Amino acid sequence: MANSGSEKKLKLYSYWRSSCAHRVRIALTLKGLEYEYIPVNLVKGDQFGSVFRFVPEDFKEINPMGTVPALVDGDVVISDSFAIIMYLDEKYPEPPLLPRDLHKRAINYQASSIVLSGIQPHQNLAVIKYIEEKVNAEEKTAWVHTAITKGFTALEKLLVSCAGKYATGDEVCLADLFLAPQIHGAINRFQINMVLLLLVSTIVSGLEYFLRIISPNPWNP
Ligand SMILES: N[C@@H](CCC(=O)N[C@@H](CS)C(=O)NCC(=O)O)C(=O)O
Repeated sequence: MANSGSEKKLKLYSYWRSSCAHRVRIALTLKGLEYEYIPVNLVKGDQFGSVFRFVPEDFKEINPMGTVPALVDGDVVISDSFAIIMYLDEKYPEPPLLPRDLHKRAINYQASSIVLSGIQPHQNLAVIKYIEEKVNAEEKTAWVHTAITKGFTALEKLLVSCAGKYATGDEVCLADLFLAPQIHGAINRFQINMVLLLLVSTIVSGLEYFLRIISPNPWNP
């Protein structure tokens, strides 16, 4: 383990179905880091700090946004998957998550950002619950499908010229950490046919493979 010995163990606040937390779990696994897993049950409301079933303290003290993931490294508390992954990549540089080539690096940032801000917020639990309650279940499904389709149409254009075994070549990079859980969620949670949507089918098969190897059994706590 890259962080064994006298260093304090990292703590990850996570929910099994959270694609945002899943990105961080993949980064931790890739870097060979040991961590304590603290489940925050989003469906039961643990993120609001009112139900302390699993979370020992008020979760809003850890992340006032009330979302997972959150990482605790000694006195350092970070929430937001992108910030956490960048922190881990700088503290534990091997294997690097960003390519040396500046253009490929920018593509990694852009692909991650499409998932981070262009897709996931539209399918977030709080948002889809709101649409279901205020409008109806059909509108919720239509909304999620539209957001995922729009995002992956853009990703397809962005990645078509640089994809290899993985999104930006033959090495696992930052973009893959965002894409793999998003594709997995789109297929398994929202029943979207990604092979039709994502024409770069090598990416789909590469990422599915990658997901199985790197993060076994991601859909169970
Ligand atoms: N930009 C944040 C988004 C975090 C986020 O929205 N997490 C979702 C799970 S993927 C969540 O905790 N949702 C709780 C809720 O909607 O109440 C990140 O990447 O960490």
